[in-house]
Amino acid sequence: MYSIGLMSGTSMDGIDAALIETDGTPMMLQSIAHFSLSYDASFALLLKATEYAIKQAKGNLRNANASYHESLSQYLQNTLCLTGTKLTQTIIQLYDYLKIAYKTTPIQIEDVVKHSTHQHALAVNALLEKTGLSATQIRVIGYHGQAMFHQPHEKISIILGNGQSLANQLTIPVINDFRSQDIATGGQGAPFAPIYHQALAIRDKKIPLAVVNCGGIANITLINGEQNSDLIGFDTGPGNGLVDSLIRQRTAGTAFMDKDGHYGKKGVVHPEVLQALYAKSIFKNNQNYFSLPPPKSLDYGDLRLIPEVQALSLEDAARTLEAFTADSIIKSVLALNIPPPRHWVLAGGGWQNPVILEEMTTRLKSYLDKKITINTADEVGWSSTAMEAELFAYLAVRSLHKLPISFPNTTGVRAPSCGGTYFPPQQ
Ligand SMILES: Nc1ncnc2c1ncn2[C@@H]1O[C@H](COP(=O)(O)OP(=O)(O)OP(=O)(O)O)[C@@H](O)[C@H]1O
Ligand SMILES: CC(=O)N[C@H]1[C@@H]2OC[C@@H](O2)[C@@H](O)[C@@H]1O[C@H](C)C(=O)O
Repeated sequence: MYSIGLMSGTSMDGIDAALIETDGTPMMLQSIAHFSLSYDASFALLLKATEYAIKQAKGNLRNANASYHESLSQYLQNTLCLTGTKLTQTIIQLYDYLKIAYKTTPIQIEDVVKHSTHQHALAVNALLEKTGLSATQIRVIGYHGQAMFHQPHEKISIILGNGQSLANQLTIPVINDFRSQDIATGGQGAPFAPIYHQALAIRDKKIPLAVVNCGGIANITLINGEQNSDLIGFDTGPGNGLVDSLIRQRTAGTAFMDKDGHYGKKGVVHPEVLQALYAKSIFKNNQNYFSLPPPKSLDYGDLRLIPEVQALSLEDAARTLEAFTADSIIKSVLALNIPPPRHWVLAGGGWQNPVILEEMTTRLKSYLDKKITINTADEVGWSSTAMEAELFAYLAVRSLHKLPISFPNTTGVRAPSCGGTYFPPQQ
């Protein structure tokens, strides 16, 4: 059957929509097409501010909503250092973007959800147009939604998006809310990619294999066989999240990534700052994330730009953070004390930063032996950009068939677990 997956990841740069044909197993799994919708700068800023508001309210949506306008202003002041007229102008511009009357109507999180859901509908329509398919030919849409706050030890994972509204707008059944059931039964609620990475590896006879997704956060799948129990998966640490925050901050929000490694290329790694990043940048439930064994998962808000990074030039700070991404991915595998994989496949937008890619290949070859192979997903015939969207298309079909999507060694869930909530279109 045809299934469309929609992913709007932690870097909040846009939506990936992917069409696959599958029965939810590696036996029938075919990537067909992909469409990326980039957010306007205003909407990307609104999403970041919403994330900030929800974090300030510790995941309590009602409280976050009550103080949303204030949080928006605080976010712009604290994170982008905007003040005075520039601050007011930016706030008015964000209200205007959502067509809300600045003077009379306080902005609500629901306004952002509504716009986000509609953007996802636009992404699906663009994909349908590109493929020449009609809505009636699509059996289901797997809709991840926009992750905002993920603290599974408190059983909270807030992912915004209105599944029913999306189903109605597109007249296609939608499945969303993939992570709740896993968290309710003892899991981290992430990562879910392992079952899809394994399906690709089985189909293309690539086992054993490591697949690393690098987005805002980085996660790894180690695949040692064809059984569910042959999978290990966890979030390793930052993908591009820290370097994105650095750039956003130092450019007062005018840029939000180190495009093509522009800054990092001109910088050098400061080893003492790299050490400080391991010691201080990520704490989960008051514990240093890097000392925790898997299963484990991260929230974007867990990533902290430490003062030692702030003291560096932009070029050196970017380079050191880019090295940290690569180094922490590799060290997290070495810490498992199992024979490291020989074949590595790299997926996700993060590898489009050539400095991260170079740090990864150099460090992998120096930590492990020189015989390992490292390829981008595109090089092995998979799609680096579409992979996570394809994952949710695949999970939606597995959810329809009541097949498990998460496992004890990937999320820590007590037993293999299904998930997702089904929304048939309503008039
Ligand atoms: N040309 C480029 N140069 C540098 N970095 C890039 C480039 N293209 C993409 N990126 C990085 O990739 C990130 C987006 O990757 P991706 O879309 O895979 O992340 P995501 O899906 O939002 O995050 P996650 O996987 O954590 O949910 C951007 O935030 C940016 O840092
Ligand atoms: C809570 C959440 O949305 N987590 C994301 C995030 O982005 C990367 C990493 O952290 C991964 O654990 C997960 O997404 C992918 C799609 C996953 O579930 O595999």
